[in-house]
Amino acid sequence: MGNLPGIVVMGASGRMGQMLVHTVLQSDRARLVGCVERPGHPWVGRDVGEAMGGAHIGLPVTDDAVGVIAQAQAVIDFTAPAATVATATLTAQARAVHVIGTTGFNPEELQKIRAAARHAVIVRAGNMSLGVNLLVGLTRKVSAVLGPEFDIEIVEAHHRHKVDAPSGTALMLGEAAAEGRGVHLDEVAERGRDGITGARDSGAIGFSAIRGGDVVGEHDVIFAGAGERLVLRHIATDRAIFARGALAAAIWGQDRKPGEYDMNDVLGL
Ligand SMILES: NC(=O)C1=CN([C@@H]2O[C@H](COP(=O)(O)OP(=O)(O)OC[C@H]3O[C@@H](n4cnc5c(N)ncnc54)[C@H](O)[C@@H]3O)[C@@H](O)[C@H]2O)C=CC1
Ligand SMILES: O=C(O)C1=N[C@H](C(=O)O)C[C@H](O)C1
Repeated sequence: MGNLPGIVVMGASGRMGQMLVHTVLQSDRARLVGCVERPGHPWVGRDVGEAMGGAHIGLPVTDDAVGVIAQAQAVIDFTAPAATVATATLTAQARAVHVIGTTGFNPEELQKIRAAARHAVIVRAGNMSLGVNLLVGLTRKVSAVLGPEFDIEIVEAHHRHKVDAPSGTALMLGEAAAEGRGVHLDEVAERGRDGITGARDSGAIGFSAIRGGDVVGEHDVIFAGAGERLVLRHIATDRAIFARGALAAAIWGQDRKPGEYDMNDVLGL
């Protein structure tokens, strides 16, 4: 038991945090050594099992990230961009694997994560599920085969609490579509259409975001041509798919060389 990698879950009270706590507790390949919440959060100081509405497990939620990360082999982090950037510095100092599921980073934040990856293993992906990572490869392939006479549109739907758009997954799919065409996404992305937008640019990759209710996560990549339309779709119905992927990444990352990896590396895609 002592040889199993010790995992810290950041943002333990969150939608993903709670799913991660369950997933690590149920695993026979890892042990839960810490649960972190932001200072002032009502869960801080409470037993995590009880806070989640279950039995006492003897592990209090803490806001002392430094203290618990020092005892961990991996940190799984589905929180918010600023929090994740701060955690990247701590995991780099502790030489722990940092699995980052957080989305919505700006370029400066991504640069800081890249810098931290010089000292520790970071696995970062906007979507940790097997299905979406397969879909990314399919999107790249279809985009490479179909010419610019097929318009690419990415439509995503998420629950009402999601704060970033387009989703991290939509951006992964957009990047794959752009790679397939040999262009940079930044140069062709069309986001947030409203009003008299003018006709669609040939070669554009469009994004639309739907927010509502409790949708876990749905993504369509539409290739719309004259007289036919191809739609690649992933529907997530259970957040467990993301948590399983994240735990697999934490275990995979043990004893790897420092660097920034993604789920293609973990899944061998
Ligand atoms: N890559 C993937 O497969 C997936 C990524 N996500 C991403 O994960 C992130 C979180 O999503 P949800 O769980 O739905 O959000 P949430 O809002 O339910 O949970 C976030 C948690 O992080 C905590 N937090 C914020 N700052 C913190 C800090 N400094 N230290 C410790 N905890 C802190 C919050 O208190 C909250 O409990 C989002 O960016 C979302 O897009 C979500 C699902 C799958
Ligand atoms: O916030 C979410 O919930 C999700 N976020 C990720 C994203 O931004 O793509 C992954 C998944 O779709 C759920």
